Amino acid sequence: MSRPEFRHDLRITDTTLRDGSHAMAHRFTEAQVRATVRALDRSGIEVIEVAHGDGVGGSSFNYGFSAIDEMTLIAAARQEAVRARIAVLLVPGIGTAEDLRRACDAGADVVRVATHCTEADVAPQHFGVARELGMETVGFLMMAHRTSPQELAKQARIMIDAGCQCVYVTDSAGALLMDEARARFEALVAEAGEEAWVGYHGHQNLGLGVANSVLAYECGVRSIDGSLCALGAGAGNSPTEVLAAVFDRLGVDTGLEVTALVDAAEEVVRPYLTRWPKMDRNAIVQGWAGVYSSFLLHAERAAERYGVPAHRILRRCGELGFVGGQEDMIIDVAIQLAAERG
Ligand SMILES: CC[C@H](O)CC(=O)C(=O)O
Ligand SMILES: [Mn+2]
Repeated sequence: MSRPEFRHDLRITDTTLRDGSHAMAHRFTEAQVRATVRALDRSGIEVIEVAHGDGVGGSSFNYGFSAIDEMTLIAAARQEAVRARIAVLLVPGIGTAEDLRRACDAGADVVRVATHCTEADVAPQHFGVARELGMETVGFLMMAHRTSPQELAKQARIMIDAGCQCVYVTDSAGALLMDEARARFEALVAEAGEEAWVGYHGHQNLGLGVANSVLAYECGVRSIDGSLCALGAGAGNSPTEVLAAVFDRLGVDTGLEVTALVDAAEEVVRPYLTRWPKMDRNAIVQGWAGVYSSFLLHAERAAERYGVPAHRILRRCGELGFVGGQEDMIIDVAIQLAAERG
């Protein structure tokens, strides 16, 4: 499998309409999706990700129900995008091969198959289906702070051998300090060689998403994620409009129009935000304790229900080493903390 042609030195993928789904409690409307895709497409973004926050098939009791069926949103995005490719996320076990086929029929061009950073071996079947469908393939190694750079590179190799064309260091908890991030970028760039691109997906819980993106580029990473207004889980993702401005100042060709993106953030996304992701106590604790960013709203709801602070729930989730998929156990933690307090 060869790596695809990128139009510019650095490809920015915008995930406002997928990672942002967490912060929006999966309540995106079709009108919001259409307006956001139009604005992103005009600004030169190459890839726009659209899906439930937990990927296709995510709309459920465990992860939260979508207001609008994700296939409807993907089809709407496809209609609006003139130049951009439409991507979906798929977590094997949450989304199925059948979900992927439906997403492809609805107009998705790229699939990002996401697994925990030590479990790439659950992804090959989905890469296979994606290749049969003629889709571009990306692999997301989530919670990348939880394993060593060497182990992460071995997991990347599993994905590449299965047909993944771009493998990501996914800092789901926004926990990676700069040296830790650099070691992972270097390990994956060395492992991938000319066979696949390496990507980086950051969260702003410790305020390092943009800085780590610059570092990533310096290490040879050529695909980087952002969200307008940082709309994403936890303290949100690296803001796309900031990435565009920073890489422009660095003289790196991203093909993006900075003013169009700044306008899109301010005039299209900001008016519909139900919460503007920020580095508040809960999000900082997530970065500090290495907790999956998507746990934030779940912890806030459990906090309200059981009368214990969300930051204490999140911290305990970090101590217990929870990973994505264990959202239901946040309730157990809240009950336990309430009992300890009693
Ligand atoms: C599978 C959901 C998750 O939000 C994926 C992601 O963006 C991350 O791990 O950061
Ligand atoms: Mn994320």
